[in-house]
Parts: sequence; structure tokens; C-alpha cells
Amino acid sequence: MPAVKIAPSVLASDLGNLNCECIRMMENGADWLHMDIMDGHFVPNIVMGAPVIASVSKAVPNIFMDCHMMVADPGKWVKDIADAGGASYTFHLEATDDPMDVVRQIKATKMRAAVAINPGTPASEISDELGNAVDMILVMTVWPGAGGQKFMKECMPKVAELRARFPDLDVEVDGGVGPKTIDRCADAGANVIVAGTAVFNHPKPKDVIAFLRVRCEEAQERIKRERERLANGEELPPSERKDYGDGRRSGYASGAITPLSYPRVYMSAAKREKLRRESQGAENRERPNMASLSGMSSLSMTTAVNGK
Ligand SMILES: O=C(CO)[C@@H](O)[C@H](O)COP(=O)(O)O
Repeated sequence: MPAVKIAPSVLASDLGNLNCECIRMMENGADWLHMDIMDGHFVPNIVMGAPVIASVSKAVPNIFMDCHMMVADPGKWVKDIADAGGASYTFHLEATDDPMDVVRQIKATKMRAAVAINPGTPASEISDELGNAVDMILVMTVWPGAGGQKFMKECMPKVAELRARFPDLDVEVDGGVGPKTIDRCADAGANVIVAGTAVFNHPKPKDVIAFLRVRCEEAQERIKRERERLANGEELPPSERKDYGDGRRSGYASGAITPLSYPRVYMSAAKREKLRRESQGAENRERPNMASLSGMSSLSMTTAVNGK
């Protein structure tokens, strides 16, 4: 399985001191910095754009910026983000009717290409062609648009399914991830961990980053053993099964996740329109709107930044 990467989401940082915040996280063990870019259309919020990415790129040597593009027209910003110094470009599947074209545009730059799916989008919407073309798949574990939301554990079967289909791909989780939820993510097979509030709001971010990494590495060892045993037709002893207490077990141990094949490239126009509207809050009362966003900690400075 690919190496574990911990990517603090700067949405929860002191955005007025963004360069220093990125340096602080790298000194505390972060592999990547997760940059949330929103356009006010795909999600009802605006945070930063290519000029801010360029400023960070100049000020922070060797930074790897994992740019999460929560934008309605993902092809439009590829060149700007590449020129600004973005290292990875994640677009939302719900935002385009031609994901392979967006991937081609990203690959024409030096950036890594990644595709994200919202909580309402099934993993089966990632075709084999798309999954094999990208460097990473991001499974959102909250509705995009704000930090500090509750982790949606119901997204974990999608992570397990994608890990089973794409054993060597980076699979990223984002939203509500921290020490209390990391085991579910890691057991499902996620190896790129985005955490905003849990890292930036903690007085010892180094400890949180180290904890997340260790739990993922331990899970990877477990998954490796499970794979080997299942390949040999062996039964797993109950002590080695991760049981969530709700009838489900980790994807690999349960053997319930079958790596199906999804040859389709495009979802239907009607379905994409529904998923797009859902992302904007038009069809989902649960997802954040501007009123609910205003109370979120990520939009104000975190107290941990000044050690208060
Ligand atoms: O993309 C998003 C939100 O749209 C995430 O990156 C969040 O910023 C993660 O924050 P926490 O839930 O970890 O606070």
C-alpha cells in the first residue's frame, strides 16, 4: 500500500499567518499541506485562490501543496494553480461531465491529478478508467465547505471499496478526521489523512500528527496480513478482525468488499446535476450553508495557534 501521508488542512489555521502556519506544520511532521480552495459556487464559501498558493510557495521551501478544488469549473484553474506552485490538484467528480479531460489538463502540468467524491456520490461513479488515470482519490467524510464538522463514518465502505479496486493508489480522507476517527479510516485503507481542527486546535500538533501516522501504519500492517491470509484461503481469527460493533467489520477482514469493475466513464447528465445541486446545498439540508458556516471554528483563528 502507498506510504502514509498526513496533510493538515490549513482551513483550520490562522489564515492571517498562513506562511508561518505551513512552516509550523512541516516542522511538526506534516508531509503535505492541504489547501482548501472554494469558489462560492460549488460550495457556499470562499477561502483562497491561486495568488495565495503562489505566496505560500515562495515563502515555504519544499512545501507540497495538496490543492482541494471545491470549484464549479475545475478545468478553469489548472494552469493558475500549477503556475502558483500547487503540487497536487484535486477536482470534484460532481463538478464536471468530462473527468478524463480534467485529468488530461492536470497531467499536462507537473501536478499530480486527483478526483474527489462527496458523501452523496457512490464509489462506483469512479470508473476503472478514471481510477487508473489519477494519482489519488479523495473520499470526503463531511460535506465540503467548512471545517469542524462531524465525521461521517458511513463513507468508510467507499474507502474500503476503492482501496480494494485500486491497491496502489493514494486514497485520501477529509473531514472530521482526528485521533477518535482515524482507526476507521485506516482500517478501511485510507493512506492520506487530512485533518484540520484536530491538528491545528491541539496544543501539541506534533503528537497528533505522529499518532495519526502510527495508527495508519499499524492498520497497513494488519491489512497486509489480512490480504495474505485471504489470498491463502485462511480464516482470520476473531481477535484480528476489526469489529465496529454495528455489524460491520473492516473491509478486508470481513471479505465483504469485492473489487468490482466499473467500466463506465461518464455518469448520466441527470445524475451529475443531482449530485452537483446536492453539493451546493440545494437538495441536502444536512450540508453546510452560509448560516451554519459562520459558527464553524475553522473560519476563525484557532486558539491553539497562540497557545492560549
Ligand atoms: O475540505 C474540507 C472542508 O470543505 C476539509 O479540508 C476540512 O477543512 C477539514 O477540516 P476538519 O474537519 O478536519 O476540521
